[in-house]
Amino acid sequence: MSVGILGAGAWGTALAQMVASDGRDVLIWAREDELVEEINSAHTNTPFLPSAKLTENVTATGDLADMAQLDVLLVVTPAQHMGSVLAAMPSHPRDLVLCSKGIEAGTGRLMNHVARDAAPGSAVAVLSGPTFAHEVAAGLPTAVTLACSEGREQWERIAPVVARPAFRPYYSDDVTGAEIGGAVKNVLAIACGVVDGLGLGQNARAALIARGYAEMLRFGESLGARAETLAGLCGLGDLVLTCSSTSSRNFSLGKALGEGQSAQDLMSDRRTVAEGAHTAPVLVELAARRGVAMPIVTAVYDLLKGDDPKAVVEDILSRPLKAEQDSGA
Ligand SMILES: NC(=O)C1=CN([C@@H]2O[C@H](COP(=O)(O)OP(=O)(O)OC[C@H]3O[C@@H](n4cnc5c(N)ncnc54)[C@H](O)[C@@H]3O)[C@@H](O)[C@H]2O)C=CC1
Ligand SMILES: O=C(CO)COP(=O)(O)O
Repeated sequence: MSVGILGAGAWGTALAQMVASDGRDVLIWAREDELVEEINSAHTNTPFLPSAKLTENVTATGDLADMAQLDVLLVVTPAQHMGSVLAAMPSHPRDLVLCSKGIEAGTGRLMNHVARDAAPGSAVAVLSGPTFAHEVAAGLPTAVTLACSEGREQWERIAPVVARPAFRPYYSDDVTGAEIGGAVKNVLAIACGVVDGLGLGQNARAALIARGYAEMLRFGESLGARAETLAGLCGLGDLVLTCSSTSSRNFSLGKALGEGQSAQDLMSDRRTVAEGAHTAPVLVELAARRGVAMPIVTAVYDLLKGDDPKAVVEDILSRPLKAEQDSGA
């Protein structure tokens, strides 16, 4: 099975290194010509994953036509660019494994819908879980959900492509659940960063993780995701990881907001992606349309619009008391 990676950011590069660790050749598509050159000559990716030294069986191309001929393509562009990059390919591999975490602004489409629309002949799977890129590139033990829209038969084809001694995929057929977990936790990680930046303490952070998880469940279930999926690696697992560490770009963005930096300054000139900032507005819109209460996600949206963090926290804390399992705001 020939394997390629679409996108040479931190995550695409780490996945390339992980897949190549059994000696197979991996082709990675980079958008930047100078990065294609750097990967092929120095076997490094200094802009996006400076800690990694790639093996020589990872090679790069800037030509999307080279990716069309492969058997399996791991799609790792930022969520907002997945549709345009897939649409620019002349044709598509049989299997697309979606590794980006987000919801498309404007259309409200989940990534699996974006991919199915752009590549109707391909089988789509979602790989998601608690996976900081630098740890995967370093070969540290990691486990993920691999949700296959075409069930066990597809799993038999693609699990061997990504399973390694230190990288353990778990089977699921709940593609929607696998996607919702990753998209929503990015927004919640911004909220946890804000709590950290404001110095509100670890009790508040734990409360936010638990109440944020309740929002993830409500929203996911409204779209047909299964609760058990969201309780797994791609939901709760990833939520705990990203809400606990400044290794998360989303958490770090929130922390800087909590410390008083302006959202506009933080978002302008960013080279790396903090997906939660792009997901928050579209998530607020989708939740409102479905009548799902998401007060924490809405608070993050307000902060990103420029509202004062202390005032936003005051609003959240002054809501009426209610039963813990009550699904309203
Ligand atoms: N970094 C990580 O630890 C993990 C990231 N992810 C997800 O992987 C996806 C990619 O993130 P990273 O690899 O971390 O990115 P990154 O932040 O390291 O790099 C930014 C990427 O965006 C690309 N880019 C910028 N403008 C673009 C455009 N107009 N069209 C296409 N591509 C463009 C750049 O070429 C670069 O590959 C995101 O959805 C992220 O949530 C998922 C798991 C772990
Ligand atoms: O998704 C991730 C870990 O699972 C990476 O999180 P950040 O995008 O916040 O860095």
